Amino acid sequence: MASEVGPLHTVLLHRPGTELKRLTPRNSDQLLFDAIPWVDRAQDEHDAFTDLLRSRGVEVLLLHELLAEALDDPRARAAATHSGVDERRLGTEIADTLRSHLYSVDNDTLARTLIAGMTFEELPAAEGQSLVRRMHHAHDFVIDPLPNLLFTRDSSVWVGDRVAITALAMPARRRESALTDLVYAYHPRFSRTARAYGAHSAPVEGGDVLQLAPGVAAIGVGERTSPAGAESLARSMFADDLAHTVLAVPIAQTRASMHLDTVCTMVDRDTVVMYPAVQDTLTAYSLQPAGDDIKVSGPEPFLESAAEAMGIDRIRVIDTGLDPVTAEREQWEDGNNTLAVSPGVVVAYERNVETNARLEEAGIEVLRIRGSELGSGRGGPRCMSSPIARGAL
Ligand SMILES: NC(=O)NCCC[C@H](N)C(=O)O
Repeated sequence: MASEVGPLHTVLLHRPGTELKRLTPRNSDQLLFDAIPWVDRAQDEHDAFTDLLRSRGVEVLLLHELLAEALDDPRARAAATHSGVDERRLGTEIADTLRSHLYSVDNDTLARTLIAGMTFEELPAAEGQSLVRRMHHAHDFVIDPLPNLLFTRDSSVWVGDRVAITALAMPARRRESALTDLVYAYHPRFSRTARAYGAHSAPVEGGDVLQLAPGVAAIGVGERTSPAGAESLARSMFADDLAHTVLAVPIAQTRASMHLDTVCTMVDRDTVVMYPAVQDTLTAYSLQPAGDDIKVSGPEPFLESAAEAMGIDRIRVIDTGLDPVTAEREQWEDGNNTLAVSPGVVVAYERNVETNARLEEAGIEVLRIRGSELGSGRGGPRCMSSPIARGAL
């Protein structure tokens, strides 16, 4: 993948399932949702998103299906089971019961269980007494659910012809990359896929990584991606010859701007839609390879550094011209989180009426999707998609 806007050929999505039904007012903060989604409607909205992409000629791969297929490999089953059993929390006996249960189910059920999670009440009883079972509530989790797997963007990122499996910052999301890793390690379709980023553990989330142009990436550094994560990814991209410039972009460490793609996404070769409140203040450190080391310069204004690295005069910023309150509302509802299917054609949530109108006035084609339920996890079309292949620009 060398750009954000080249014709989208293949994308990885996750159709939300039972994991969303696990959300309650008591656990939603910890599970990073701002409301309790109406699950059937969220699935309808997601199906419409999938249909729209397919109608535009995009090959849509579904993570749950790939995971179930990858589990045909016994090594994948062993790794999957290992990733789902937290012996520290469960103790040896319940961990053994859970392991035996996971080994006994078919691939599809195993994939669903690892995603949807499991409660004590759902774990089949085993012989003997268990204090752990007695003292836990029947609805406590034996395996935590992964409602944020919906946001496939964050756990894997393609850079050039390589995939990087990221290290997610929030405890509620860490297991997501174990599942994505299994797909890329064991699904026959990806058996020849090379890795970027290696086994680094410093946090990087895909929502922070923007491929501005061939050889040029921007990495947001804030609530989710740390300076160490950004530097490690940059060094790995230089070592594999995937970039000549990486811009590390500080963003506010708040939920509203958890990733760079919540305030800025590319809608055309040289054009971004950006939250007006950050337009004049966003800066970037510029990283370049220097022999075996790196050269760090800046910070300089982000838009200027990006244009220079991309070899263009300037980046066109779509002037949403919104009053601060509307801009803040639409940014919170992922108005700036668009997914390009080709240069100048983007998918966006329909609810961000004003931002979408400005995009159209600027000549961008906006493909609207409903997202009232999907958006309750605070992510838009870009967050919900991990592009695997795009055509050249
Ligand atoms: N790229 C993105 O901005 N992803 C959105 C992730 C939302 C999820 N509820 C989270 O808090 O991590």
